[in-house]
Formats: sequence, structure tokens, C-alpha cells
Amino acid sequence: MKRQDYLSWDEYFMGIAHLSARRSKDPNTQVGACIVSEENKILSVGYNGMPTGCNDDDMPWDREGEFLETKYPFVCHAELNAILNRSTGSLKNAKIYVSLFPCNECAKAIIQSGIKEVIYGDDKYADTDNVRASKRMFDMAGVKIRLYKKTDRLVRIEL
Ligand SMILES: Nc1ccn([C@H]2C[C@H](O)[C@@H](COP(=O)(O)O)O2)c(=O)n1
Ligand SMILES: [Zn+2]
Repeated sequence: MKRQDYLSWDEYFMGIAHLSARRSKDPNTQVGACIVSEENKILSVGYNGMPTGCNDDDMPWDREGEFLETKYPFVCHAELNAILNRSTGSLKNAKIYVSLFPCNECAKAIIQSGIKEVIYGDDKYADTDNVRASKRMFDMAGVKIRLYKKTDRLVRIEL
């Protein structure tokens, strides 16, 4: 008889999104994303971080202060990195698993890339206009959004 306690597709892909988030150097919010084809094949992964060539140690990670002394104008979001990390082919009809609901800039990139479903883990910025704009665009563009339904499963990986 086959094993019964294998990971569901949702657990597997959201797990990969969370594992990817662990690569982030952001001291406040670590986000991971995993893009998957209609056939449940992994197309790309990403996490939030500074652009290639911008040294993590020389870039600001603050949230407040002079705009140019904060991380905000510089950091690449997990979803955008996942979209850009895709090596070949299209993302048409793909799904994106992301640990935090996409911002409006990533929502535009998600829509334009052809991704048709967003499965998100957390929505801690739901009360911001930024996320409201994302939801409006997803709705108009026919991109399905779905809150990941947490299971009680804990995965421990020895590294
Ligand atoms: N969907 C999202 C939302 C945010 N991020 C990144 C951008 C920053 O590195 C961090 C948010 O920082 P906070 O304002 O919470 O200190 O998360 C992302 O990659 N994807
Ligand atoms: Zn974003």
C-alpha cells in the first residue's frame, strides 16, 4: 500500500516558498515565491533581496528614515524575482505560491506574465491601498486568488 502521509501539492509548493524565504536577508519580512505550471511542475522560485550586484552588506535594510536610506527603493520582491528567474518559456496559465500577498507592482508583473492563480500564505498588509490595488487588478484581469489553507503538518529538515 502506498504511503498515506505524503505532502499535498499545496503543502509542497508553499513549503518551497517558505524555504526560499529563508534565503532573504531582510531583517523584518522574509518572503518566498514558487511558480508552478498547470501540470504542477516547478518553473521558478524567488525571495526578496537586493538586485544582483548590489552588495547586501552595503545596502540599507531600514524601514524608516530618509527614503534612500531605507530598503524600499532597492529591494526586489520575491514574486518579481521568481518571474525574472524563469530561465525559458512562458508563464502562461501558471500558478504562484507566495508566502505574503503580492504588492501592486508585483501584481502587475504577475498579470503581465500570464500567471492565472495566486495562492498566498499571509495577508498582513491587507489594510493598505497597495494591496487593495493588487486585488482590484487581479479581479479585473481574471487572476484567481486563494488563501493557502494551513494544515497542522510540521516539516523538519535537517541541514
Ligand atoms: N508580497 C511581498 C511583499 C513584500 N515583499 C518584500 C519587500 C520587503 O523586502 C519586505 C517588506 O518589508 P516590511 O515593509 O514588511 O518591513 O518584503 C515581497 O517580497 N513580497
Ligand atoms: Zn511586490
